[in-house]
Amino acid sequence: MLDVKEIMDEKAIGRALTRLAHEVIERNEGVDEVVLVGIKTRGIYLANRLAMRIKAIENKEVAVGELDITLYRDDLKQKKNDADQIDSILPISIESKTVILVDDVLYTGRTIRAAMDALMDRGRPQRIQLAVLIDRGHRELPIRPDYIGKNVPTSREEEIAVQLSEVDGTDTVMIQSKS
Ligand SMILES: O=P(O)(O)OC[C@H]1O[C@H](OP(=O)(O)OP(=O)(O)O)[C@H](O)[C@@H]1O
Ligand SMILES: O=c1cc[nH]c(=O)[nH]1
Repeated sequence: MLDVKEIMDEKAIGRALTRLAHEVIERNEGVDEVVLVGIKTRGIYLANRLAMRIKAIENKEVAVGELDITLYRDDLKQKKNDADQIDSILPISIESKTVILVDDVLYTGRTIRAAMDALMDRGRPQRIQLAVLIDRGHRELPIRPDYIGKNVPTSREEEIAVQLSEVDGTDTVMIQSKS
């Protein structure tokens, strides 16, 4: 039987993103050197939402890029051979910038490792930080988020499903357990 429970609704997601926007500004003493890079798919929409909130708080535009890490996955047999094949958009140079990777769920950390690999092929940022809406634990690599919307302790048998209005028509985070 599939057991599904909502753990964040639209308001909770909105509040978490507003807090994350404040944390990004505070930790970086402003956003002059900050570039947000969303990881496909839902990380891109979260990065755009963060940029809108930062604009509302600081009255500063933050550049938002997109990364598709598919060809950098460590479980892909055919390894990357041309960084230009990647469906990624970085609107400005990341050289010497503070790049904040943005994703919906952090689990094993393998997506973020791949994202850092993809990023490094495109320049040398001054630093990379990580913002996630949900940290569900079970890391398999030494990766730790700098900004967390919600910590959700999970078992490996459970799954977190993030839905965002831009792609799914609704804002919700659900935990699904198979029993
Ligand atoms: O920490 P990890 O174990 O790598 O898992 C986290 C990743 O898994 C999901 O992506 P998924 O591959 O399901 O693609 P999607 O975002 O397009 O749904 C999620 O969006 C994260 O990017
Ligand atoms: O539970 C999980 C694990 C990885 N990615 C997700 O979106 N959910």
